[in-house]
Amino acid sequence: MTGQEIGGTAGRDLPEATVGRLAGYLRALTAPGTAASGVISSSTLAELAGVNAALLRKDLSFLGSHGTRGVGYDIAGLADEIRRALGTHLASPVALVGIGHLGRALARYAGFGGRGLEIAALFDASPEVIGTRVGDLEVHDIADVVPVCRDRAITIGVVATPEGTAQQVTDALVRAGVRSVLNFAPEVVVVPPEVQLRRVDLALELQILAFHETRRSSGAVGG
Ligand SMILES: NC(=O)c1ccc[n+]([C@@H]2O[C@H](COP(=O)([O-])OP(=O)(O)OC[C@H]3O[C@@H](n4cnc5c(N)ncnc54)[C@H](O)[C@@H]3O)[C@@H](O)[C@H]2O)c1
Repeated sequence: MTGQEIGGTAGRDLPEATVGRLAGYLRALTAPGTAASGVISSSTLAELAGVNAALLRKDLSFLGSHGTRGVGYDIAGLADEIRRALGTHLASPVALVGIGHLGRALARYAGFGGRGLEIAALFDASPEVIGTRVGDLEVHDIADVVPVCRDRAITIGVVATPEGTAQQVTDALVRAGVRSVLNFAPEVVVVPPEVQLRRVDLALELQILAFHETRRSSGAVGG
């Protein structure tokens, strides 16, 4: 999905890579140690976010935000601008499907609220799980995904069901009006062109790290 343009601010499209980095700047700006300090220089923010300062300035120029020379950026103001650009000033309701080990952990995670996301509905297919509660939310039958998601105006779905089920779960979410899907299942899922799909494959990421680790320990990488 690299290079794709997605909806941005002030009528401008934001490159997807910029959207990802803006989310990183917001996380750095709202971290407890940073948020209280009032202003921040571009070089400090770039360092906190792990990017170079020129790239940070380019990303922030999409917001029309240039800071004050010699002073830097007003932290609260910049955080608000990024939230508006990312649309996270409006809490986006999210449906979570598959309330097992991973789904429960995600449902209990308290950090989504500060990022403009609200887990608004939980779904599972198991009679042992349906009707149970995680925090304030009751787990619904996946068979009810359409009325529940429509009722709560849910447009983002997270799939945390076992391999082999993600396509049918995604199809059901799309029928329910979901336009963005995050899939944790290790399975290729196909969506209509108007639906955004992202995949988190922790095993793949770990395999990549293990590959580099193996090369390093076998001395194949110089320097
Ligand atoms: N647990 C992890 O650390 C982890 C890490 C990386 C990836 N994943 C992936 O995330 C997914 C979930 O993992 P888990 O460990 O939470 O599994 P789990 O077995 O603990 O939970 C899966 C849940 O999905 C429900 N489910 C099954 N089919 C369904 C359907 N058609 N509709 C709705 N719900 C359904 C089950 O009843 C169960 O409650 C898997 O695809 C797994 O590979 C898990």
